[in-house]
Amino acid sequence: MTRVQMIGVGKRYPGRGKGAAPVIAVDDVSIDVASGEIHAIIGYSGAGKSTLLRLVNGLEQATSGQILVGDDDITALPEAKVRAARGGIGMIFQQFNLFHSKNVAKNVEYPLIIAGMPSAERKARVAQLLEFVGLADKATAFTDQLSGGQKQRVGIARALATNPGVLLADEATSALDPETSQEVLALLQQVNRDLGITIILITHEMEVVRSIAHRVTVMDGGRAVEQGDVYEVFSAPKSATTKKFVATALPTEPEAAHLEELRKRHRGKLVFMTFRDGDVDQPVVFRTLAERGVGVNIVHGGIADVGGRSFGRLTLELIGNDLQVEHAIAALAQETELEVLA
Ligand SMILES: Nc1ncnc2c1ncn2[C@@H]1O[C@H](COP(=O)(O)OP(=O)(O)OP(=O)(O)O)[C@@H](O)[C@H]1O
Repeated sequence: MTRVQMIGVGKRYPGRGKGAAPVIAVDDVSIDVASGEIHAIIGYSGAGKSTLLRLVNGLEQATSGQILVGDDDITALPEAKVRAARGGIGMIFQQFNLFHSKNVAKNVEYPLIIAGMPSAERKARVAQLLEFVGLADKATAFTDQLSGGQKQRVGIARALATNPGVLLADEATSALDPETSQEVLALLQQVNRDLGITIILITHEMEVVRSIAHRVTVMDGGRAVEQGDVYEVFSAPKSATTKKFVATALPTEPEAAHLEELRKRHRGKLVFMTFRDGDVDQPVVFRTLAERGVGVNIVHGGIADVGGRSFGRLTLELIGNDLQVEHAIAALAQETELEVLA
């Protein structure tokens, strides 16, 4: 169990070319990752995610701020000690970074050889790791005989070999199809739950964050623009970047052009509602409508799982006479936030 604290971390690269301004890749980022947490860092290309991850595992030096991995201050340790500290940090990559000339078992064994583990112990540990990731029958296969998902499983087994307290995942599922991605994410969840390993994952995919992260940091232009519990952040996004991510994976309010289309097909009054877990009670909403003799059509939106809780955005068509509909809207407004779509 390892806590990772990034405190006011910055990374500036010298500008490329004569007189070029320096590039501020990471700008005053603070993230406190609790031990045992899955923390996602999401952002578009160039947001500074990979740089931040390289600072955490000490592959690059921060230009400001402090990074603590457990008790190790990565930003203050001399190089030799950083290398030792890296033994407690596992890492997996988008392109898997396996040795093509070694078979699966040898790939997983490699970090154990570096760590100086005796041969018999190594063999037992490799067998145990391959069992854990579901590849016991692939020990002697070469990596080019494996599917993408299997390759990432080997990557995970190798990253876990030295019993790290924290696992860094750099776009670990971005090269995989959606179904395989979900399998690998489920394995990461198992790593977190069964082994108590803290996971920091960087991604540009909402799907990844939505399905396994506990907390999230949204990065843009090197800065952390929004942060918190996954459900809280995505059910009420504040920054423009977070709103854009939400729109890629969660139900939304219909856009103006779509709304016009909906109006042509639906003559009743259109209202928009957000359902947050534990906030608005769906049965109450539908009962309120039924009691007032108002019929309802769900015309847009839906319910999604975010961090294991449900979140919905629904556009409803209310059908009834004007007075009934008006009374129903007034009653609903007592219960929840509701917007009549003009
Ligand atoms: N070694 C370097 N020298 C100069 N600039 C760099 C270097 N590494 C990264 N940068 C710049 O820092 C910024 C952040 O890059 P970074 O790769 O961390 O972003 P990212 O969010 O991980 O994006 P991607 O997913 O595309 O890798 C970019 O503007 C990039 O061009």
